[in-house]
Amino acid sequence: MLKYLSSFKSIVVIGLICLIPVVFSYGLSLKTLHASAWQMIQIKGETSFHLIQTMRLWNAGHGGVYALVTVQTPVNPYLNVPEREIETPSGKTLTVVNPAYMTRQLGERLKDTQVEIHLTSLKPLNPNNQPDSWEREALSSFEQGEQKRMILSNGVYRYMQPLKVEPACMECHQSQGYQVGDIRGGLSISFPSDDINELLAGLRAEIIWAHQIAYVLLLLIALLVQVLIHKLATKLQYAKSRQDELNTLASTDELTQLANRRHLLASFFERYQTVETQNLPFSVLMIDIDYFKMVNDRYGHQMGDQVLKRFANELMKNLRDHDLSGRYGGEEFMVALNANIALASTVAERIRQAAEEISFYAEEAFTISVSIGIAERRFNQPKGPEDLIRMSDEALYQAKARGRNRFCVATQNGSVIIND
Ligand SMILES: Nc1nc2c(ncn2[C@@H]2O[C@H](COP(=O)(O)OP(=O)(O)OP(=O)(O)O)[C@@H](O)[C@H]2O)c(=O)[nH]1
Repeated sequence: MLKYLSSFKSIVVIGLICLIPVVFSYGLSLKTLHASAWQMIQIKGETSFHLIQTMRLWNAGHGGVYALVTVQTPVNPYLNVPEREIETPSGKTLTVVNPAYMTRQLGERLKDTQVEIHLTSLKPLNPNNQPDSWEREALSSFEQGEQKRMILSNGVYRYMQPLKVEPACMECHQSQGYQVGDIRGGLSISFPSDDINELLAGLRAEIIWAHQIAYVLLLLIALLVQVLIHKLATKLQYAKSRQDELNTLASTDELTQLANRRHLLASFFERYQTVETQNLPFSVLMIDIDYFKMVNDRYGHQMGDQVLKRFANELMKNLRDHDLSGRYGGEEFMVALNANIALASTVAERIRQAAEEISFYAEEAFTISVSIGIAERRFNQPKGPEDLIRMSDEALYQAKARGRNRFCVATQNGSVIIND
């Protein structure tokens, strides 16, 4: 499998790409976890507050309740109500426990459970009910309309809500000018963060674990996809190169490696359309190796093949990339140029000279020559591409007839201009 993964670098890149969604999801999960934790704290605080507040209202609804005066429940010196203490017929002293006193007592009891409740106010009657700095700030904001406050401080979650005057409170506090709905203070509840932190740590560990597994799975899938893509790309590349090979084979002459007749003519007809539309000069050079049969007869067919190959090679050297060329048949070659008669004649002469300069050796040294016929579209005004080829072929015939190793140009009336 590894051979399909192009490089170590690509594996690293895939690894990093897979990391992006996993890290994103991990961050999102942690954010949701912390939001849920704060919601839990809020529910815990709200529930506790609601329970205490219900007890306080029960107490207020009874106008306070009497309890036996003991060391734990002394007479409340800050409570100024008639019959604050009463004697039972058996001689026991009872004292009024109002909601505030009851809340303080509940707070004392809860201390063992590490939960603390603190009744406080910005103007407390009892100096023990002074707010700390966080409570003071919360109380001030309650007066501005805030409904609750939470904080995690020194390993303790704190929750606070304002205490509003309820109709049940009015029986005792009407004389003090209290109004229903007034904020007279607040109740802060503190509970240790350990249990929630423990729960969070457990959930966090599970999230990490799940994301590690997700990352490994994602990485494996991505690597598998990469392998499949690589395999597919290799197959496509192979198919394409095979197709290119077949196209080249289908369009190339095996011996000379020039375009074969079919491909040459197809390109020629296409180019003819373009030059005709744009009315550009366009010349055809029909080239034939002179006395080629003699080469075959004297030096053998293989030598003949060598001659064709080397001439084709020289021909290519004397043409530009844009020029069309190919093997028209046997020892005949065709060239098409975007050139007028003058330029086409220069090229023909260059080719003629180049052919002359090739030296061959069989049993003896020998050279070859070529004859060339030229026809030009604007000059000869053919009826079409086939007609232009016919005209160049006729000029070639004339070049042969006039002694070979020369080029002839077709004229409009069919006769030829000869370069002597
Ligand atoms: N070696 C070899 N010979 C070929 C090939 N194709 C055609 N020929 C030969 O080329 C020769 C062409 O001879 P001719 O048509 O008589 O022309 P020529 O001998 O060149 O005479 P002119 O054209 O009149 O100068 C024939 O003998 C063909 O067999 C080829 O691919 N290889």
